[in-house]
Amino acid sequence: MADNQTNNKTGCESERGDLEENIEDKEDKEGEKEVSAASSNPMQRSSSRPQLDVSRAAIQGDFDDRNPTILLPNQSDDISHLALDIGGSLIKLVYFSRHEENPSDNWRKRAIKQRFGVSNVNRRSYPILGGRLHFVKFETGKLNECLDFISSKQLHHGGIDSPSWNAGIRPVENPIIKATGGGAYKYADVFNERLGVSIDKEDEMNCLVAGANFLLKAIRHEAFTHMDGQKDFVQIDHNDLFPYLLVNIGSGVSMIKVDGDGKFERVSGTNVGGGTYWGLGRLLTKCKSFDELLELSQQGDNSKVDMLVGDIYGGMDYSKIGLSASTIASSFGKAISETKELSDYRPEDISLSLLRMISYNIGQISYLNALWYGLKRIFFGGFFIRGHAYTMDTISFAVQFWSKGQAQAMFLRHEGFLGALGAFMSYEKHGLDDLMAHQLVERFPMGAPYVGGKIHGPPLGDLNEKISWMEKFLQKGTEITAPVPMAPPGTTGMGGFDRPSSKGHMLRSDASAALTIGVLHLVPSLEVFPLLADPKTYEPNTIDLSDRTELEYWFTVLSEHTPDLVDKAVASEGGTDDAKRRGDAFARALSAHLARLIEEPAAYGKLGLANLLELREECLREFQFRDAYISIKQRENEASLTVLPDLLMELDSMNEEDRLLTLVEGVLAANIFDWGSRACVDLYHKGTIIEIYRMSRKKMQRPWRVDDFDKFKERMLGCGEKKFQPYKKALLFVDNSGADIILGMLPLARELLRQGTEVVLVANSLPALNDVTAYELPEIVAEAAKHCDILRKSAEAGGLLVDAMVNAQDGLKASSPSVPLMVVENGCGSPCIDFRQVSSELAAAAKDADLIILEGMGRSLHTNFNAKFKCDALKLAMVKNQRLAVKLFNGKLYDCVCRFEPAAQHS
Ligand SMILES: CC(C)(COP(=O)(O)O)[C@@H](O)C(=O)NCCC(=O)O
Ligand SMILES: [Mn+2]
Repeated sequence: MADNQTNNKTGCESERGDLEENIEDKEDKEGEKEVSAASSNPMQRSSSRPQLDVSRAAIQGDFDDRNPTILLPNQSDDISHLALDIGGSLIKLVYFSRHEENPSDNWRKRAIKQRFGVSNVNRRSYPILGGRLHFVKFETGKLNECLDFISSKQLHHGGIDSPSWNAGIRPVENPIIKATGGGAYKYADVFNERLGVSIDKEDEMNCLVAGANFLLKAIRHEAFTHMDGQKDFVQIDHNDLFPYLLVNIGSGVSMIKVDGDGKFERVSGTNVGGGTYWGLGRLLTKCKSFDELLELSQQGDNSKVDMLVGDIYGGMDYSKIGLSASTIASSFGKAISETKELSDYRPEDISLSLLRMISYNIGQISYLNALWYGLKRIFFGGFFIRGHAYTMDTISFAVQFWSKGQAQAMFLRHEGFLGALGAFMSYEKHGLDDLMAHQLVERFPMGAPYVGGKIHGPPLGDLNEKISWMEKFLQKGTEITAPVPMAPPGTTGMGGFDRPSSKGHMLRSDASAALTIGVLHLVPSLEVFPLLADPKTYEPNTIDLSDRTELEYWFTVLSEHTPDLVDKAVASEGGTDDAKRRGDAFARALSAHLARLIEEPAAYGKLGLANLLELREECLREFQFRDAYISIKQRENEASLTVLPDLLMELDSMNEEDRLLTLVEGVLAANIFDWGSRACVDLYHKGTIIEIYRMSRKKMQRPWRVDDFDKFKERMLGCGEKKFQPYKKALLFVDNSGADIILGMLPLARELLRQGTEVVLVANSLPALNDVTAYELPEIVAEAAKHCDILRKSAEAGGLLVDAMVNAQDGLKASSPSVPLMVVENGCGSPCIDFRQVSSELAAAAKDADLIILEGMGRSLHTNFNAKFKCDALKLAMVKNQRLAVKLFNGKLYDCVCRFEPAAQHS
């Protein structure tokens, strides 16, 4: 054991990390005492400094990594992965589950590491493992449900997926979990009795601020404005976040001036808050729950209860002081009427009047505080809001009205989880406190459309349970209760929602407007693409889905494609009964997501076409479809490889200029093999792969719809006397399998290699439609290399040809070194690419690249059509969707795009 520890120290020698400090702590006598005392009596443990058990710690991966992942097999999870905020009405839980690690690093990755080194992914000295951050809430009145949930997932012992749990290591006897809120005091004994855990109480204000700071810095589109029913996401500049006013609306209201991390002051508050609404509301309406009261307000008309300016001014505005006739002059003012009793008022109207009174009051006091302290921004959080449109609109109206438009109210998607997140952040050494937005990916699992912003019951376990739930839900509709997530009222089943339509109402019903919070996937190895000209202003999506007709069009496209996709997916898994069941469940889950998003496009955050296309792939993965197009991809690869030798011969017989044009034409023509496009799939019935390829090539008449070929040719081959150095390194973002890669992009790559340009083929990490993956590429390159010396030598130089290296003839080895051809994964599993989140190996490979080529509709039209880069960029695509062609350049189906953009000047 001691030997291992010494080894690890050597492995991390360059950095004196916390891990080492802990090793020393363990060697230190004082430390030893602390550890043993802690295990017998956890209350004596220093709460601020949990201990890591580093025995048998092992570096995962190469020892020469600068930031290797460190596995702690004996870490006994006293560094809990669970934190709670136990409030008066709700318990909020934040917990972390680790990704399953795949320790086997394949040879392609090793070659990349050797060439590019390991990127400096984590600035911290103790890299965190990838994982997921989950957000769950329960009613405080149903504490037992919450305890069952924790127990069923063993969250107090680090989760059932924790290494120690899997290794059958006995968990610590009395783990400590961080909690905030009054319930941390009130229910400490219950937690101890039921789960054997000790609650470590964290200060509530501290937690709220830590949670808000984390969200505003680490989650892109966390904050949004809400005016007149319109939700707009706001991009917060991390460097310009402070100071701000945080208004947390729980039972009561706290107003906190936040000046930095851990720097804050509670400057004000009001006792008229969520508890007031619920308390008064319950007395006045006899509602049984907060949500029921809120739901009632949906059908309310507050003018029946409130005295409006118009009531006083005979239906007129009081325009001189800016009050319209519909402004509330006096909340509940009409109830002074002596002729009416409580029973004469509709509970719906009372609920809305109460809601508006309280929201308005909070908005007004908040603004006055912001004014007093000179704060530009006000963020509202707390579960009183619940993504409720009237509440947010009323608060926004108050802030807008009193500030005369100078200040704006902003809301937070994770509104209710600030405290719990803050408590979670208070654990030391989990390393999550300095996470960046690009390391987090939010995913919306199957239950998201149903659960929405609602409280849900115990979790679903494995895939089979998930599928059963989908099936049962369809059969019984809303009757389904525990052990499945509770469905929001008013839903009938998959894809069929019978709640009142939003049409005709100014604001959507609460059930559809509620915010859905996904699971935050932590991928510490994701980075911002270093060649983006301006990451701050970069927007991947080209098409704006906030245009309703555009949104509806793309929803229809996706819905219509689903049956065919299900067929392919089921066939790819052998067409078994199990695969059919999963296919069915996938179709339902996808249509539920689509139905939810068409109701409330911002339900999952800012929505772009790339998100929709990725959601579909994620949904397939959720039901364990590994690669729906696998056999199509293989068939097309084989067919294309048979014509490659002839194509290469034809190319080699041409002069440089003709060859370059033929190569670019070839890329555009072969991009027709796109199984995500309805038009193309219809076309495939009309001929063989090779026939379609030839037909497509024949139709490549210039000028193309966007035609910068001459500019590209000039840069590549020069013009007259004007000559340029060949590019040093090109990143080729490849798209589809088959002809696209083999007859299109590989020959282009070969031309660059011939010119002495190092080439990196960048491909998807995970399958998406018929896109080629980084995993599949080496084999394809190896096959192609059999027909071509240039490819063979470069692939060998790039460490791509493992078998070839073994079999290579001696003569080949002795020949002059070639520029390398490499393959890197992009970190995506989507037909599009978001350059704010790419793999660290791509980021490393990009460092000295001076050309990028983006190929295909997903990567260069749906996304990145307008993106600017620090190096030259060539965007090549065939437009396989008529509407997109019209929208982008008034073009038509099968138009081609060849856009060449020299490096952005201002980079
Ligand atoms: C998903 C795709 C972007 C893939 O295109 P690619 O990137 O392979 O060129 C494309 O197939 C697409 O936009 N399909 C939906 C539109 C349609 O069926 O017309
Ligand atoms: Mn594709």
